[in-house]
Amino acid sequence: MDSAIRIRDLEKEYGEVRALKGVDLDVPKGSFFGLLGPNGAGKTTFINILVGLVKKSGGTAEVFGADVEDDYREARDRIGLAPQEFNVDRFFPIREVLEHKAGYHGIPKSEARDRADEVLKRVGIYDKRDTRFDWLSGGMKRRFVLARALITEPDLLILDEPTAGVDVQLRHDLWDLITELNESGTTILLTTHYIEEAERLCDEVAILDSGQIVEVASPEELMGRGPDKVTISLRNPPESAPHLSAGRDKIQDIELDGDELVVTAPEAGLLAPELVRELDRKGFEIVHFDISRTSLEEVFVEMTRTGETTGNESPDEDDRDDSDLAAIAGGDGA
Ligand SMILES: Nc1ncnc2c1ncn2[C@@H]1O[C@H](COP(=O)(O)OP(=O)(O)OP(=O)(O)O)[C@@H](O)[C@H]1O
Repeated sequence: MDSAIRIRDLEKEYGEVRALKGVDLDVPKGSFFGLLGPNGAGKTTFINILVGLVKKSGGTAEVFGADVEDDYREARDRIGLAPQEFNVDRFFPIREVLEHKAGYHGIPKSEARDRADEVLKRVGIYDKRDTRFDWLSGGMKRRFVLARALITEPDLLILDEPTAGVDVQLRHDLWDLITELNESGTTILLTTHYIEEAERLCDEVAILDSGQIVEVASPEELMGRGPDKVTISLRNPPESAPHLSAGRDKIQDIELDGDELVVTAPEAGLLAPELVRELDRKGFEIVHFDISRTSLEEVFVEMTRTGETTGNESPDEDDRDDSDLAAIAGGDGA
């Protein structure tokens, strides 16, 4: 497989905290890949290692075959990062910020202006080109960090919580935009706490918990593993859930909630006709009927339930490289 990201035995320790504990991962070229995990799982650390903001403690990390430390420049030039936290030079008009960043990546001045205009149009804030970052609304700031990630026409776009705190309209705009980018060949690595976002967009997800990958699969595959629910509304509900012999071995739970009978079972859709026939035989009148699949969110919660992670919230100490956020603000990084 051709990998955009190839990770082997990746380790990161921050003093006593083992943020990554021997991670192996391949992100295929051209894929839309989700990195999911509860707070403190190690997602940002993982991303920061890829973009050179954090030094790994062990293992290897390559982006399109370039080692993120030994071939830093090459790796970095192929990545566009839209980070979770805004780290933008606040005092310059945003078009200039983009031009500086283009310059940092070796794009000639004559071309930098055109590119800046193009990405500002693409994310829908061209009319704000002469405004400084501070004066943009929260949603415009999100659009801007995406524009900044796109200025180098990256082959790998890393989006760390791209839709955190944005309204529904913008979320949909951003989804459309990143889907288009993916369709035109850009590999996308997305971290998000909106599991629905990953379910909708990603063709594969990795679940990271307490610094370890616990699963890599497509959202479809993961959802297929959870049980489904059949909800049957009855006109004449009984006092308590009736005993059902249909699919007895498969049914995990039967619950009566008002006039709704909820049956939980794997592949419950296959069981549904039998359930309906049996209820009919027993004299129940069925008014409404619905089958719902387990959501990715339910599977995710189940998989990470025991992972109390490291118990850390925000880090106190900062263990970043010298070329960290300050450098990014000046043109490097993101
Ligand atoms: N600079 C740092 N110094 C010390 N510990 C850190 C540092 N950065 C992260 N950690 C710790 O490493 C672990 C992983 O943190 P990380 O920020 O990578 O997780 P995350 O999955 O991105 O979390 P979230 O979803 O909350 O953003 C946590 O225990 C965190 O406290």
